[in-house]
Amino acid sequence: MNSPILVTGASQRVGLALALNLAQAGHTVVSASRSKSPEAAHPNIIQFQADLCREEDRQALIDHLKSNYDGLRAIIHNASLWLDDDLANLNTMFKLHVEAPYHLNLALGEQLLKMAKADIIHICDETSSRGSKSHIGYAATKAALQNMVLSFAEKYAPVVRVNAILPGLLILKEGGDEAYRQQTLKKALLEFEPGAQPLIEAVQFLLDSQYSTGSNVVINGGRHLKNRIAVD
Ligand SMILES: NC(=O)C1=CN([C@@H]2O[C@H](COP(=O)(O)OP(=O)(O)OC[C@H]3O[C@@H](n4cnc5c(N)ncnc54)[C@H](OP(=O)(O)O)[C@@H]3O)[C@@H](O)[C@H]2O)C=CC1
Ligand SMILES: Nc1nc2c(c(=O)[nH]1)N=C([C@H](O)[C@@H](O)CO)CN2
Repeated sequence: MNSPILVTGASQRVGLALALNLAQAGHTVVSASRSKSPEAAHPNIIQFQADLCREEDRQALIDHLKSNYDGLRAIIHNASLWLDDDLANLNTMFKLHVEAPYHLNLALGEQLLKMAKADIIHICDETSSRGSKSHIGYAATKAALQNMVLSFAEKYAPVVRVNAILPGLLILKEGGDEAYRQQTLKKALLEFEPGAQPLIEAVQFLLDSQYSTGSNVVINGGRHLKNRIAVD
């Protein structure tokens, strides 16, 4: 059965590393981003250009997947924008973090349900459950993305497992200053910048898992324990 893994937002950084890892493991990967990446040139990766904030682009992706493949092994909703707080940015992040996964999960359910086992993985953020005063809209839309794991896990059980991955720091933005870097590293118990590997490992765990659905996999370096008020 020719059943790819759809990875959204795989033209750079974490998503690109994930797509290459899955392709090198033998999976067919359909990568959906606004831009194509020369670094994603791999025989197992099909790059599909789509702005997932646009309904017509999402529908073209859905039509492509339905007409070219027998089923769908997994959907990994990684596409994201980490935008500052204003109404226009909130609307954009809602479209990308909430509307797009909602639309794709509903429209591609039939492709997933053809499989013996399939997975949907929502890449959220550890701020989904605690908020972020500097990125209110980002955290809120990621919280909605995390909440949808619960609904889709129930809707598509038992064939399709639906889980969230909640990263803390993975890869800092290019061009940040050293002071911000040090400040960010010190927010976790494990004070280093891990790169894409923790997310790749979490995805592999979920793809192999037989008994996880409606759950969260936290990969945050112990950030939730740093600087807490000890009660003992
Ligand atoms: N980096 C980190 O430290 C952390 C990351 N995360 C989460 O992990 C995931 C990966 O992070 P990271 O690699 O840093 O993310 P980036 O912001 O570097 O990349 C996001 C990806 O999403 C794609 N994308 C953005 N807008 C759209 C759109 N409208 N339509 C389709 N694709 C789009 C981009 O491709 P293009 O521009 O070509 O469309 C890009 O490939 C994200 O979900 C992020 O929220 C969570 C916590 C920490
Ligand atoms: N789509 C993105 N989401 C996030 C990014 C990013 O670069 N793109 N970066 C972060 C930060 O690294 C944060 O975890 C630490 O400051 C969060 N989300």
